[in-house]
Amino acid sequence: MNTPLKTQLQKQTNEFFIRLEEVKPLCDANCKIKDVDRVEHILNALINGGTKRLQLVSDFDYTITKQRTADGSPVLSSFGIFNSCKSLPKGYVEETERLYHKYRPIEVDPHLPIQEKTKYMVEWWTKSGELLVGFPFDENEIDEVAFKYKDSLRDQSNVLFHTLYRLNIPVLIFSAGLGNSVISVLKHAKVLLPNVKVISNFLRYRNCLLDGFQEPMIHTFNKNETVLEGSDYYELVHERDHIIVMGDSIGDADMARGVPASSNIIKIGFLFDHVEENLERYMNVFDIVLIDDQTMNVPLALLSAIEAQEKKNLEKSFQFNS
Ligand SMILES: Nc1ccn([C@@H]2O[C@H](COP(=O)(O)O)[C@@H](O)[C@H]2O)c(=O)n1
Ligand SMILES: [Mg+2]
Repeated sequence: MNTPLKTQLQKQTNEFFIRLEEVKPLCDANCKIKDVDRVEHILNALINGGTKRLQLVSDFDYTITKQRTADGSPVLSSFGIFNSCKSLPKGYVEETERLYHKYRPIEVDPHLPIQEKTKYMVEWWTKSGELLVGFPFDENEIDEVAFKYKDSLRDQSNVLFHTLYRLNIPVLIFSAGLGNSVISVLKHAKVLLPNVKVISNFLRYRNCLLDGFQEPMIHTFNKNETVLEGSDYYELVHERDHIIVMGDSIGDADMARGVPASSNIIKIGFLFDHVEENLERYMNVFDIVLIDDQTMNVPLALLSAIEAQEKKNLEKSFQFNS
């Protein structure tokens, strides 16, 4: 059955069918939705599926963390946290910066096809790993820097993570950044809960010296659920076909690739830079685009709608059985 017809039928038969206008943060002026019917349909599928079918997949840098702070203080990326560690050799920091200025423009170039970009991204991450070889490093340094940035998470992040934990919903944080920094920030922010799994690039050591990154390399354009295949986490989530995806880069919209085609996926994109230039592209790949929204209000509103309906269903079945 085609989607609008199915939605129409649900609207007629399901007294709890929710309209997008009933979800307050989705009505804000900075919330852009290209296809309201489609989002309404997916949201209702998520609501009817309940928490047991749900998982959340999110990027870290500038998605879990803010893109802009109220007082203008900077938010460091996970690589930025590492690069601020005092004991790193000067040559390493200089060369890393050189690579950033060479490859970052390619990563965000709106005119270059993804296939072409991917070649350069593999080159960037490979060279970054090669620079990280042969010197000692104490990971407590990451912890010290990360502690200073523990408040850089979006407003309401703490509530979001604790709600997901309470509802037993697995959270996958997919980061092409540095996993050691991601873990450290989440830990200091007190949201590294047992339902949270981080897939990212982690430091490797050999004979007590740094030895690049652990495999597999996660870069901007290969972060998707296909890299989970065969892992314990895949076993945990592969039947959870209702997914909330959150990201701040175009490539993040693809993070749920690898899940069954029948899945219901709602993609939330946080847009901050060059809004006018990027809005259309973001609206083409994300179902909901939030412009300069530094909160977790939208994912929280979706979760509340899902939880509220689940409660009603439980009460109904309790009344029916008693
Ligand atoms: N050596 C590197 C490699 C990449 N980056 C940037 O990190 C970003 C990580 O992305 P996530 O949003 O997935 O966390 C990536 O977009 C690169 O721009 C870097 O800073 N240094
Ligand atoms: Mg990001």
